[in-house]
Amino acid sequence: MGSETTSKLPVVDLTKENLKPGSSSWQSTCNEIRLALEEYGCFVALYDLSSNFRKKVFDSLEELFDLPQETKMKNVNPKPAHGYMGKISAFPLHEGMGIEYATNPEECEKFTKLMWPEGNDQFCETAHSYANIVAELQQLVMRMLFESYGIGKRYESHKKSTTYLLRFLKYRKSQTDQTNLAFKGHTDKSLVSILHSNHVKGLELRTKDGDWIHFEPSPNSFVVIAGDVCMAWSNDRIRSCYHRVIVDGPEVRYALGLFSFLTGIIQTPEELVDEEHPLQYKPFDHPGVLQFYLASTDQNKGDRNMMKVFCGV
Ligand SMILES: O=C(O)CCC(=O)C(=O)O
Ligand SMILES: [Fe+2]
Repeated sequence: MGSETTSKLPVVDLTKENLKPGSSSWQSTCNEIRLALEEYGCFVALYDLSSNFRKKVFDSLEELFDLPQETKMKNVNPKPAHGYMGKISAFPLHEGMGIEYATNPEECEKFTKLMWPEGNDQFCETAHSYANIVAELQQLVMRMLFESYGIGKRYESHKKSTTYLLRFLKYRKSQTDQTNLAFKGHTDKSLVSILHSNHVKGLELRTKDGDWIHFEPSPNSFVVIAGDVCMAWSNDRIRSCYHRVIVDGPEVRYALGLFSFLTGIIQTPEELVDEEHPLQYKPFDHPGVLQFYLASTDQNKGDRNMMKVFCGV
């Protein structure tokens, strides 16, 4: 395995006011996104989030995780890494909860009611707004990626089949002064994932060469990560990015992940298949990927290209 590196993640500025579809800066940003995903499987997107709203988001996270354990455990979802995760003996520092279909206001209401039967409008509104703001970022990224591949006309139907899982993540400060693996290395089973955290460092992303890049959080930075489904959809042009979380400081790390999924049959667009890139994957569906992952008893299932086994040609 490679060592630490001083290399940095590619940064793509998506705050630009002049990011008008069709303009020259639009076109060059589309290409930046494609190149970053092809080379790293991830990039840092700069995206506007007001400091007021950001404060509300992280205050809400703290309030949520301060609830009693038995309340948090009511967040049940049979899909892998969708519901409450906590007190896992191998990773005692990590705790996570999720709202499936979080861009839908009723789903945020359902979750809020489960956590606070007496109601918590502020939490509900904040979670729902956050999911929608970051879903818009995901849609911008995917639209630009489609355009960069010359398949912009396919984007609208792709967008219609996208759903979002919002996860709230907490990493307790480590008990010793040794480094602590808080979230084991893995690739996501999503289409793409968008991560955002408070100021506490911890997320590390592995390059093609096996070096680990440490992400430096900032208020307007979002890490966009290609998942296994993006890799298969793109016919291996984009590699899913292997990442992990290590916390070794005295502070609590709070983060949010917006994970996108696709409904229906997923097929590599024919435009992405040619002599240089022969078809690598048969058509598949996203729930099937999750079920296959869940059913696998392979100890290292997170470490290998599961998509090849699941639906490789
Ligand atoms: O906490 C993070 O930044 C990453 C979490 C993660 O990789 C995941 O939930 O899949
Ligand atoms: Fe992940």
